[in-house]
Amino acid sequence: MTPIMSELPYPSARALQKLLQRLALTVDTPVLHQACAGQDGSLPIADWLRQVLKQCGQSTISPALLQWRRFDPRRLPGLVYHQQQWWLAERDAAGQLLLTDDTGAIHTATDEELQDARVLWLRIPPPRAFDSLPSLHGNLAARLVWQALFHEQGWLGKVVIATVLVNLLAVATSLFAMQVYDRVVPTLAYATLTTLVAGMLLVILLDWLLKTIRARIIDSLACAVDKRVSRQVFDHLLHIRLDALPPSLGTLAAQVNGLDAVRQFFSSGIVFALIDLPFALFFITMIAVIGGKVGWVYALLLPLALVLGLFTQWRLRELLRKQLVRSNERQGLLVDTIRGAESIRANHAGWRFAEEWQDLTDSVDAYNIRQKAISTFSSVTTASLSTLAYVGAVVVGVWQIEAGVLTMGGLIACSILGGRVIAPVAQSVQNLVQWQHVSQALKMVHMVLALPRERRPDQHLVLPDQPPASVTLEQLRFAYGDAPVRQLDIDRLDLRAGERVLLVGPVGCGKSTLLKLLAGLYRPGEGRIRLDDADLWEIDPQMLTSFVGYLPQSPQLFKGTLRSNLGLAGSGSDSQLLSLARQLGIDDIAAGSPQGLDLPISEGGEGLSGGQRQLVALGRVMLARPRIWLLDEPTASLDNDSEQRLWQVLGAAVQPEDIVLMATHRPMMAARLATRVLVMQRGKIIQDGSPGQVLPALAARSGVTVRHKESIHVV
Ligand SMILES: Nc1ncnc2c1ncn2[C@@H]1O[C@H](COP(=O)(O)OP(=O)(O)OP(=O)(O)O)[C@@H](O)[C@H]1O
Repeated sequence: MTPIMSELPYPSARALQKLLQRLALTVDTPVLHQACAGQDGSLPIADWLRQVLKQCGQSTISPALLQWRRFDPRRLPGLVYHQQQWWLAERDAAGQLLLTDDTGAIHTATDEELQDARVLWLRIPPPRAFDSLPSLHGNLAARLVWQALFHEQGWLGKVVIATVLVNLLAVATSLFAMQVYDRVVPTLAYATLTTLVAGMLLVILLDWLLKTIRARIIDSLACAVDKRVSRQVFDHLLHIRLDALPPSLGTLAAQVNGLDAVRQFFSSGIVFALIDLPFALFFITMIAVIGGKVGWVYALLLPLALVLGLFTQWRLRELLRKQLVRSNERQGLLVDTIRGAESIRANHAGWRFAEEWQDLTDSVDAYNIRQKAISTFSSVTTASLSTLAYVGAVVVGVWQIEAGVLTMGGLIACSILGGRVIAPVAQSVQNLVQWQHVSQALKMVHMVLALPRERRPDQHLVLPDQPPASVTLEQLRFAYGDAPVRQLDIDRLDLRAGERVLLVGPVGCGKSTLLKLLAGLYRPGEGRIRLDDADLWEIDPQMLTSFVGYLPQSPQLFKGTLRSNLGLAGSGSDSQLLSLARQLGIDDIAAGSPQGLDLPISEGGEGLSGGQRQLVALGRVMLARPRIWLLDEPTASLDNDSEQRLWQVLGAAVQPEDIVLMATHRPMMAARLATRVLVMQRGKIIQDGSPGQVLPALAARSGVTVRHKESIHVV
């Protein structure tokens, strides 16, 4: 192994103390100073710091030294070595990068300035929160929402108090009506009326205030929950094991979009209706107190509405689930159709897609009509029941008046209070429909959250101090999904520092799959991949990406500019970008546009040719300066001149100790760079040797006459 960063001095105890303070880790200051002073000066920085932290009682923290250009800035704070000294690096609330030196002086910096800096970062074991609950029992999405709700402090008490007060104030309105009818109207007591009206004005004002405050609290809660939940779901999406992704990505996107239903649920008035529902019982009690038997009429309404609600829920559940599945499929088809528009038109296959679309739309509509019919039946029935209850209450009220236990004002007060029972009950059917939407959406999001992550959240990850000098594959077996055949079956393969390996073999033999496994994108079903002594899947993904550079066979460009696509991970100063663009010939693309490197790129890289996209993607890998280069058909879309230039540029960019593995169907020019050739067939390595041994034999087997090395073209 080559020590890469041993030339850096150790950070001072003060700088370390500041970092630990920012991370809310408490250590004893004299112990820290003593530990810093007493350590062996020959240790690599990360080892030195590990020893220091151990002496301070923080043995679970793992330090790592990384290059800034491969560092995920969300992991700040950290210590940065820049301009010959250590700084505490952190971001302020506005996202500005702040560097603090030992004296406490604060400077601002940009990512670009720190391109060549090193960052010393402390990995703290993850807390045992949601992430550390790998159990898949229950609905993960619901659990996430629930936890997000209660992560926000103090709202519940305020909402409950506001709700209780709002409902108590509603009683005041009915009492006002009772007093007016019983006392003011018979005697025309205007003084009493004035007092009552003044009281009512106060009540109205209070009611308005409480409702506004309650709505604000719920709105900001909905916002916070949405932010937290969608961030966690998106984060999960970014870390799902790629080999576990479902085949239809459009459907997956639609499943994630189900979060919208959850947000709408919180931001609509349903939450208030739900909060108000228990108060129906309180109002029935009040009616019973004022109107005696009138209370029974409303008490009967509740169980009837409950039965109706349960019936609606039962009928809707399955229907909505099927509807959602079909509508997600429709969304998937839409995405596929737009993405594959060229192929669809070129093959005149539009009719096939149109038919499928129509089928899906028909079934979504059919479910929709049935769902509407059920909910309309329920809401109309509840409305009729409510009117019936009102009529019943008036009739019973008349008997009560006749019996002398109720006054006219009391009856009016009862009917006002009855309205407070009926409104939430009538509303509840609509709410149940909404709730079914939300619960189905949560199930869909749960399916996404249940997909396995590339690393377990509570996994203890290795942070190697130095880039690997070897890659070893042992008993490696891999199959896609439930495929009965293995796409990879390699007993052993060793790649050593300095090797330039060509990977050749027929179409579908497993070259890309092998590169993806080595890049840590797919996880082997059996066996291990080791970088030096560490298992690839035990290494912190950020460290892994700083060691391994991978160029996919079909590189993806994203909406933005040529510059943002080149420096996808934020790596690379302007001068580095320009020099790289010049070397690769990307500057020709920029030169053709007045915007230069700011040339806009549309979604999916539209606006660039296939070869240009490949060059830009290779530029990304070169900017990252990895130790292990995994290149999948880097020249597949290039003409001869561009290919020749690319191999030259690559030859110059690769460091002597780097390991390069290139899959190609055109080994002729790549052979100049290569020191070793691996031939694959049906997932196995069937030949392994120097280019001089393997390529001529391969060319002879495939019926190509070899005159010059350049004429070898393996098919
Ligand atoms: N996402 C996938 N799901 C299922 N099977 C797959 C998937 N990707 C590839 N395969 C199968 O795995 C096998 C190896 O594919 P791979 O892409 O690794 O081949 P390759 O050697 O790179 O081919 P090519 O030279 O065409 O790029 C093929 O049989 C292919 O059908």
